[in-house]
Amino acid sequence: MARRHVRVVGAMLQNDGGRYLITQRPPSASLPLLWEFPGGRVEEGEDDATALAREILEEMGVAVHVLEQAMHTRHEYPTYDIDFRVFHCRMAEPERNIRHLRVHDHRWVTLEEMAGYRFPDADAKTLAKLLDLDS
Ligand SMILES: Nc1nc2c([nH]c(=O)n2[C@H]2C[C@H](O)[C@@H](COP(=O)(O)OP(=O)(O)OP(=O)(O)O)O2)c(=O)[nH]1
Repeated sequence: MARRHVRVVGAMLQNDGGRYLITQRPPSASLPLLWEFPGGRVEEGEDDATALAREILEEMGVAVHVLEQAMHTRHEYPTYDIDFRVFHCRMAEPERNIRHLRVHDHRWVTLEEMAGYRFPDADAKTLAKLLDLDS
């Protein structure tokens, strides 16, 4: 059978204090309880920015502004490949409006703190780029 190719978009969402939003995958999802950049799969016929704003609204009930692309990377998981694009984003409403609709938890973290969380393997390059931006 052909390998599955999944197109995924994620947010590098920075607040006014310079912290980044990371979210924890639900215990019942694939890659359970890992931390990630909020986002998800792009649906058929959908553009990246629309998909990212939709995913964040579905997951946390908040609107974001999707800005420029920060990163494009591919990763092979054992049973599927992901094509992962990360976009800079800003909140379009107050942080206190965030709800855990389809995320287990969320945190606003500094880059130093981010290193202490477990992310999926596909995120290694994005994390490296963030740390590089900081240096
Ligand atoms: N949103 C997001 N997804 C990521 C990141 N890193 C990474 O490998 N992924 C993977 C996990 C999933 O396989 C896919 C995101 O799709 P999704 O969040 O809609 O996943 P899903 O629960 O529908 O996936 P699945 O259980 O059906 O496999 O991309 C990341 O930083 N953010």
